[in-house]
Order: sequence, then structure tokens, then C-alpha cells
Amino acid sequence: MGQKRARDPKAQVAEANKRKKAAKSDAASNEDHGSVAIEDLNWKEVAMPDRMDDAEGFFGLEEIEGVEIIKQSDGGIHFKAKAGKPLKSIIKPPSEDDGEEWGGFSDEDSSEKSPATEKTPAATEVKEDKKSKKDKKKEQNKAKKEAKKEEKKSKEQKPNEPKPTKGQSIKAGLGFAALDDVEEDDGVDVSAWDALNLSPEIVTALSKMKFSSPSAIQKASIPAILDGHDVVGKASTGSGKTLAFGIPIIEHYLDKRGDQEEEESDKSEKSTSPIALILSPTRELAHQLGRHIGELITNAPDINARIALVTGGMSIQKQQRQIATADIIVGTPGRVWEVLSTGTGLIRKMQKIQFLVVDEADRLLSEGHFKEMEDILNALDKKQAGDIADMDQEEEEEQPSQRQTLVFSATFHKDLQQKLAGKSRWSSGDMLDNKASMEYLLKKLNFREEKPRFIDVNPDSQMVTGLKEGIVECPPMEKDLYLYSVLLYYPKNRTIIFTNSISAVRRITQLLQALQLPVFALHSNMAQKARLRSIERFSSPTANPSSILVATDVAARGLDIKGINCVIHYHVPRTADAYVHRSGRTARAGESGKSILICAPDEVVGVARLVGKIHAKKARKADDPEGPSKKIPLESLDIDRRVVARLRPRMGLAKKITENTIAKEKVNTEDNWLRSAADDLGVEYDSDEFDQSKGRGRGRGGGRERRDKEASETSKSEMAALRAELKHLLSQRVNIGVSEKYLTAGRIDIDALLRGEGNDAFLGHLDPLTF
Ligand SMILES: Nc1ncnc2c1ncn2[C@@H]1O[C@H](COP(=O)(O)OP(=O)(O)OP(=O)(O)O)[C@@H](O)[C@H]1O
Repeated sequence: MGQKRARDPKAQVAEANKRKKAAKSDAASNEDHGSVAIEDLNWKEVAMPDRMDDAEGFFGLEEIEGVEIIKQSDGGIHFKAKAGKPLKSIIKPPSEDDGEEWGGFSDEDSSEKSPATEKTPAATEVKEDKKSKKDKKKEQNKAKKEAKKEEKKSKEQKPNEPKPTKGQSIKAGLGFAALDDVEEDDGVDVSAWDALNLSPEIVTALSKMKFSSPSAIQKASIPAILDGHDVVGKASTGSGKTLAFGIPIIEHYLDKRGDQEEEESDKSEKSTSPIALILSPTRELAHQLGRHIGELITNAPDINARIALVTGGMSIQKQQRQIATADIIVGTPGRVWEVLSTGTGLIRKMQKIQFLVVDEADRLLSEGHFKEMEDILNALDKKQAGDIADMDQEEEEEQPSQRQTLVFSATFHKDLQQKLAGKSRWSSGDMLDNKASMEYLLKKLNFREEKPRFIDVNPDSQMVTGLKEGIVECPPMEKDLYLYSVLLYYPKNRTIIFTNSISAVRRITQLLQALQLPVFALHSNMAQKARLRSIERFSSPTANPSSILVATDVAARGLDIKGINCVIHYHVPRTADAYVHRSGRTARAGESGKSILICAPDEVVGVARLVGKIHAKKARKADDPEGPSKKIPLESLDIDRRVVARLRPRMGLAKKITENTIAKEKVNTEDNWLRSAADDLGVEYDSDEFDQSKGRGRGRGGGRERRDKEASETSKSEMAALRAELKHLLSQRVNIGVSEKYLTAGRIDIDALLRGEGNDAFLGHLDPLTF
């Protein structure tokens, strides 16, 4: 039977000293007699869920298994191993301090581990000694790095090896086959990274990934992070922010591994405290961050850092097991908190992290994640979730943390930016509004330095270079028609369409499906697996190059999908930042792309103001003749009226089919719900009777329901007829004022069409849109 004892934390230090002095001789002599004293037993702390960390009475329980109690003649109690178990299975192994490594420390120094003595001069000495040892180790590592680098360089400098051009080497998008095998000799010249003095392992990975030079944010942030600073990084979408923090994390992993190899060479188990916690606002983004950093690890020789993904939709227990052995944890705040707070010992592990990364920080700190962020930050700093009103008191208790805090985004609203840069003071008023909550969280981030390094590599422009911005104005009821027209203008473009509602995502997806376009949906009401499947299908390298993803703003931030050429805003974004992030799904990593707003006339003024705000700084600099123009770079795109007219019939049919399908689904859902409610009540459900009693079809408010009901009653044969008619129309090219008999009269480049080039959706000459 397992034995338990209460552990008195105060007596621990003294007991440790006593135990240590007596351990060797006593253990040896007891072993001879087959019995062991209580203090020599290999006690194990009883694990408690982190939420019960402060549970009085349980705290400090220890247990041991496989022992038998022996009463001694002098009344004392000793223990021996149960029959069949070796004695050593119950004896405490020699402590770390017993090793020769830290020779020269007295027994008193062994209490260095106790928090009570951590700040004594002796402990400081130990720390300093450790530090100098660390420094030495670092120097050795550096020397090793240099040597390896030289070796690598000489290998790389093969004669006649063509150097890739910059454009060739930069490719956006990880694709989902990102972890595919990479050819050993497939690397590029990476000498442009030399100034950052990275480990050869990482340089090799960068070469294999074909990242020939660091991006501006990487060049500026990596050295600052490696030097131990807190960093707030701002750079445009798709500019490589992930590796700007990912590379220093892996560098730290290598350093730590080097230290451990030396310090733990005599230990059977390696320490598994994680190095970094990376928080992201959405599941997709968390997965992508994990994949991107994972790609760096996979391509680096001899790096086995483990990444745990902690997002909703997966098993909590599994995630807890993964965290226990992970080096890097990437997750969304809600799930991270759920997993940490219900786990055992996980919070304590997390308190040892070296890096806390808040990606898409303006979103994480401002919106909807307040509670979980607060809980996580409190837990990291060993505080209980506090009342906001108690902030002043908490302020006094706050100590700068040891970890580095890295905060990144493409957008920081002015106020947040100033606060992060330490240019404006924290307000201490009512903390209940949004702005105040954000400030409160910022304080909770607990930077280790008074002012973090604020690195803004694009202070004058939030929009990425290589992006063209356009606007299509259309009648309010014809957005679908104009959307379809734009899609046909750019038939071989991978496109994301953003809407402001889940119902719009559902409707537009069905509409475009009816029009036989390769379309996928993404919104937060979808099951996790369906969400990942949509992204995977949309982004797969083998997917149709004209694939379309219809999404809410859940896809607006961070998603890095290869080859997206076009972003369409079906609904005007609600904020300027949303416009920046949505548009940033294209024109990534030096590529080009276009962002098109579809607007009703009454939306145009608001849109112009929104886009103007984003480009304001650039426009203000227009006094400089070499500088950018004062004009807002938003092209008005004219869709040929003939195109719109020719597409109207097919759009009419597609809309009818979609409305009928959605109405049927709705009525079925409602019927199912009523039927089960009637079942619960033990009454019979008659839909006609219910309709009459509800007055369906009569009076105010009955119109929509009536239409739904009528639509849902469209017979199968009517639907089949609609589908057949649409199919027929879709099988034909859209004729833009040319008769089939003139096909060969030089107005159409038949050869180009046969080669699969040009726009084969149309018959006749069509002026391209201005971009
Ligand atoms: N040094 C580099 N050279 C070339 N490509 C790079 C480099 N660093 C990163 N990339 C690629 O650039 C793309 C964008 O990177 P990342 O997703 O980190 O951008 P981001 O700045 O975080 O964008 P967002 O603000 O939209 O989240 C990725 O496909 C990545 O593989």
C-alpha cells in the first residue's frame, strides 16, 4: 500500500541539510541491513490539479509505494522494500548537489534551491558562478557555431552554382505539405543572414527553405531578441514576423540544449520545461504558426524541439500530455487556459518559459480574449485571477518577470502603439471599458524591461508593397452579380472572399457552388475538422488554381496560404485594421496581389475614408516630390455592362436554387426541432396545424416565413428543371458581342485559348480591368 506524509515546507531546508549530511553514510549502512530511514526514502510529491494549487491541507503531500514498515527495538521505525522489489527502488537517489560539478559549495549552499534562501549572498554567488559557467558554455557554443558555419560555407561555395535571384527565393505560403522532404543539396546562398550570427543548424534550415535573406522585421528583431530584450514588432502582413520571433526561440533551444548536455550529462532524464508560449487569436493561425516554426525545425539538422498545439476541437488530455514534454507551446488563449488550469503541474512548468509571444497582439489584447489572457498572465506570474478593481494593490506586488515578452502585429492602433512604446502613461481610471481592459492586460504582460524595444519597420504604411487596391461600385441589390463578374474576370486566381456574417458565408458558398465554381467555406460555427479541411482543400498545391474561400474575419489575420492572388471584400470591413489584415492574405513575402472592395453607392464615402485613413501617413509625406502621391491608391474598376447583363440570367437561376435549398434546410431544421419538442411533450406534431395556429403566411412578419415555406415546397422536379437550365447556360461561354461565326475572324486568340491561357469564360474581346 502506498504511504503518505505531510510535507512541512519550513522544515525542508533544515531537513535537506541534515539529510544530505547523513545520507551517504546512513543509506550505505541501512542498505547493508536492508532497511531505510524515513528521510532516505524516495518520496514523491502527490500531484494535484493546478486549479487546486492552493488547496489547504493537501499542499505538500508526498507518497511512496512498495515499502514495508519495520519497528525497531528502540521504538524507531525503518522501512524496507516489499518482497520482490530491489532496495534501491525505495531509496532516494543522490541529489543534484551531491555531484562533483558544483564542487566547493558547503552543505549550507545546498539550500540554494529553496525560495527562502534564493536571495542570500551565497545564492547570488552560485548564480553568478552558474552564469559565468553559462557564459563560458555560450562562448564554446559560439566557437562551435563559427566552426560549423565555416565548414558549411566551404561546402556551399561549389563552383558554378547558380545564385538564385531575390524574387526566386521568396515564396509565400507554407502549403500543407510543408514538412515534405527537402532535397539535401537544394539550399540557396544564405550569406545575407551572416550578420545575425545564427547557429549553423538554423542557417542550414533557412538555406533549405530558400530564404536567402532576412526580411526587414527579421533583421531588426532577431538581434534585439537574442540580446535578451522585450520586443514589440510591427511590420506589414506577410513580412515574416513568425520567424522574427521563431528563430530566436530555436536559438535559445540550442543554447539550453548545450547547457543541459553539460549540466545533465549524469541525469537519466532531460528537463522538459517549455521554452516558449506563443498565443494566437485563432485556431487556424495557431496551427499555421506551429507548422511554420515546425518547418524550421524539420529542416534544421539535429534539432528535435517539440511543439505542442493547444487549440479547441482536440482532446484536452492529449494536449496536457503533449505540453508536459513540449519545448514550444502554441495555442489560443481560451484553450491554453483550460488545458493549463485542469492539468497537473503544468502551470509550474509554464512559469519557467523564457519567451511569451503575443501574436496579432492588438486583437488578443483588445477583443474578447480578456478573461483568458488575464488568467494566463496571472498564472505565469504566480498570481490568482484578481479583481480588476484591485489593480492598484496588485501593481505594488508586481515584479518584472524573467521571461522575455514578444508582441507582434501588422497593426497597432495609435493608443496601443504609444502605450507599448512607453510614450504615454497608463490611465488608472475605470477599468471596465475596452480600452481600459487592454491597458490592464498590457500591464499584466509584465515586461522585464521598463520599455520594450519598439521596432516598426513600416512606420509610414500599413499596406504591403505589391498590393493593388481597387473598388467596384454596384447597385445594392446586385452585389452577387458583380462578385460573380469579378470572379470571371480573374478566372485563374486563388481568391478569398470576406463577408461580415456567417449566414452570408453560407449563402455565397452555396450560390457559387450552384455556379459550378470550386468554392469552400470558413467560419467559426464550423466544426474544427471541417475548418481545417476547408483550408487544406483551398490551399493544397494540387487544388484548382481558381479555388475560392468564402470566409468571415476568422480568416482575416495571419493565414499564410500560397498563391492567393485576390482578396474580395464582399462586405465593407468594419475597421481599418480589418481591411489591412484581410488584404494582407495576398501579396505576401514579396509577391503581388489585389484587394477589391465591392460597394453599394452609399458605402463608397465610408470606404474612401477608411482606406484614406490607412494611407494617411503616406499621403502626408507627399510634399516630398520623390515621395508617394497624395492620391489614395484605390482604383475604381469598371465592370463592362455587357458582362453584367449577360451574367444576369445565370445569376437569377443560381439565386433561386440557393434560396430554395437554404429555405428547405431551414424548414427541415425547424420541423425537426418542433417534432422533438412535441415528442418531449408527448403530443403529436402536425406541421399544417402548427402553421395555421402560428398564422404563418398572414399578417406582418409572416412574409419571410411564407417565402421560406413556399421556396421549401418547390418540388424536386422544379428544382431539377432550374438546375438543368443553369447547367445549360454555364456550359456556354459568355458572349461579349461577337457571333460564333466571327470566331475565326481574328477577334479571339484561339491558340491562346487552346493553350489554356486567356480568359475562356468569355467569347469576344473583353477589356481587362485596370489591374
Ligand atoms: N526571410 C524570408 N525570406 C523569404 N520568405 C520568407 C522569409 N521569412 C518568412 N518568409 C515567408 O513569408 C511568408 C509570410 O510569413 P509570416 O506568415 O511569418 O508573415 P507575417 O508577417 O506573420 O504575416 P501576417 O501579419 O499576415 O500574420 C511565409 O510564407 C514565410 O514562409
